Amino acid sequence: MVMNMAKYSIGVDFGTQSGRAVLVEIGTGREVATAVKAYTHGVMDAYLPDGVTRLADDWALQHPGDYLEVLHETIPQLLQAAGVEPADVIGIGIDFTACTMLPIAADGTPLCMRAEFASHPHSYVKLWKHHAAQDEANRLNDTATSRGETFLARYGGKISSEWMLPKLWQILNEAPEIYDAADVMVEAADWVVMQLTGKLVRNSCTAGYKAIWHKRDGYPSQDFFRALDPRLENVIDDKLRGEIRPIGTRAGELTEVAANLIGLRPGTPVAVANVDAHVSMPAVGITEPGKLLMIMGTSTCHVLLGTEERMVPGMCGVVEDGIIPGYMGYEAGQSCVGDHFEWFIEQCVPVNYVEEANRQGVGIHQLLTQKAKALRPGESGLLALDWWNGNRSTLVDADLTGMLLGATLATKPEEIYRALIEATAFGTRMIVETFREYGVPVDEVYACGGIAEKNDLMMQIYADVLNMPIRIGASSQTPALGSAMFGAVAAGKTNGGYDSIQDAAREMGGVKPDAYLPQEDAVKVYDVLYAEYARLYDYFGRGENNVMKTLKQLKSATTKDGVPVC
Ligand SMILES: Nc1ncnc2c1ncn2[C@@H]1O[C@H](COP(=O)(O)OP(=O)(O)O)[C@@H](O)[C@H]1O
Ligand SMILES: O=C(CO)[C@@H](O)[C@@H](O)COP(=O)(O)O
Repeated sequence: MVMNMAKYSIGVDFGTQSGRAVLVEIGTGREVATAVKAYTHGVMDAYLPDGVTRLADDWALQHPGDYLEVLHETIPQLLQAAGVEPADVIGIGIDFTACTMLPIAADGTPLCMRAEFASHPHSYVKLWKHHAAQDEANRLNDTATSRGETFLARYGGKISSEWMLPKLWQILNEAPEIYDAADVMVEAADWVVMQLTGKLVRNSCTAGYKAIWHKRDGYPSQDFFRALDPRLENVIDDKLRGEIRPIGTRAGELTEVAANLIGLRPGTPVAVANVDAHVSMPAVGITEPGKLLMIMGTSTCHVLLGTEERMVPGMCGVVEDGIIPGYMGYEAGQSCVGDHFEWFIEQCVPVNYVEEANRQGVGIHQLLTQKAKALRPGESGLLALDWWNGNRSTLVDADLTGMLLGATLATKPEEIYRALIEATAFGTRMIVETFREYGVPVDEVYACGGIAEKNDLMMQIYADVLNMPIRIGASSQTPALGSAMFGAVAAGKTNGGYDSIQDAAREMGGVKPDAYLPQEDAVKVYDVLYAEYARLYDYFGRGENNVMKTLKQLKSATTKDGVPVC
């Protein structure tokens, strides 16, 4: 009888709309089985699950029960589909969107799961794209600037409203009863690991990028927090306490209860959690500086390694060991990429296009992409700013909004669709040029994530706009593969895994054989369009014309929770 000696690791990627799990063979990186579970409650941006509690503009919540469903459903499916025994799974790792945070009770129960708080918006998970803490972010940035806090430079000069402290402070300001009832506030990533291991272990990646924690300096001082708000003086001990462990280490082992629920063996090593973007880098095989990776889905994150700590305006952050141990990890991003196109297909596509897509048996994205492919660069006469969900990098301003220029009575949906794609590509070029200008080399570009897989036109446009080849990660589930690799590192070599993420990347990460190459004619036209984009970017984004903010203020003065005020 031939014995199957293969060993496996499981990675689970908790995205914006769904959780994706993969079972990966150690050594080869072969993805033996994949399972996807859409979140039952999706993204809650209008109502709570009670169906009556309305959410204000800029809110985006999730239900933590959905994360447990992902684990309970996908992991047994993986084992069954692959015919793999739980004993052959040597480790498990997870990654998450971030900062996606929630208040929990001392026993780990999310406050939204307690009956008395079920109709309280602040008791739920605040998703990364919850942008309603912009006031708190502005005040935090003003205080930090006036006090000359050195941490600001490591975050490109501004702390984003998407991150932990503005969100936590919003809870304190608007719902002190929830703030008080919370034992601690945690990243959803760490909460899921806690469900698996029974222990709260905070990961150094989210602490570093999203909660202003530094490997040597720790969190900002008590003085700073007191200056922000006297009630926050002890916020770290009160609400953010807990051991912070480096990525690439073990958080603990599966408890008996968790193991029974997900069909694995108790004692299986569980990796310290990671962020969906950062975890993808080794999965594409990148472990050295100069190679920018774009993780393209609902949003885009740009991650890059460097050897020195450079202060780059408007980047999300530079964190030592934040992505790969031994390097400075840089992150930048665009908060609206796939969401941009989703908005367009949901709100702006005429019925005859829907009928045509149905006749062809394709989705709207495919139909629009097909039609947009027939256009040459510049042919639409359109130019857009990609700020439909604010600007994450390089302006770090959630109050900026979208813009389309050049529309006429002849403008067609596919032209707008293409202009939106081009706008996101220009936004990426702005990020790349800013990195270079401030001394962080970008020599090669890679992409992964849902969009890199699904939209070849988009990838070609990015290659043309950047005038650089773009290589695509080999896996269709790159973050989940990265998490599985960290699971194998948590297991360690003696248990059949790896002793470092670099070792795992060498054997399990990689790219597809073909790259998207820039086309000379398109590059020339996009250089002209990009110059115009950059002028509009400064004009609308750096205070010369604050019309976007004026419009937003008028809107909020005439509506309350999205409802017109008579
Ligand atoms: N063919 C396509 N072209 C462009 N965008 C797409 C396409 N198909 C899906 N999208 C967008 O991709 C996003 C989902 O990306 P994905 O990477 O799958 O998930 P997540 O953001 O949860 O990690 C959605 O915003 C969706 O509108
Ligand atoms: O902000 C980060 C990572 O820092 C992401 O988690 C966030 O943009 C969400 O990513 P997705 O668009 O869901 O892939």
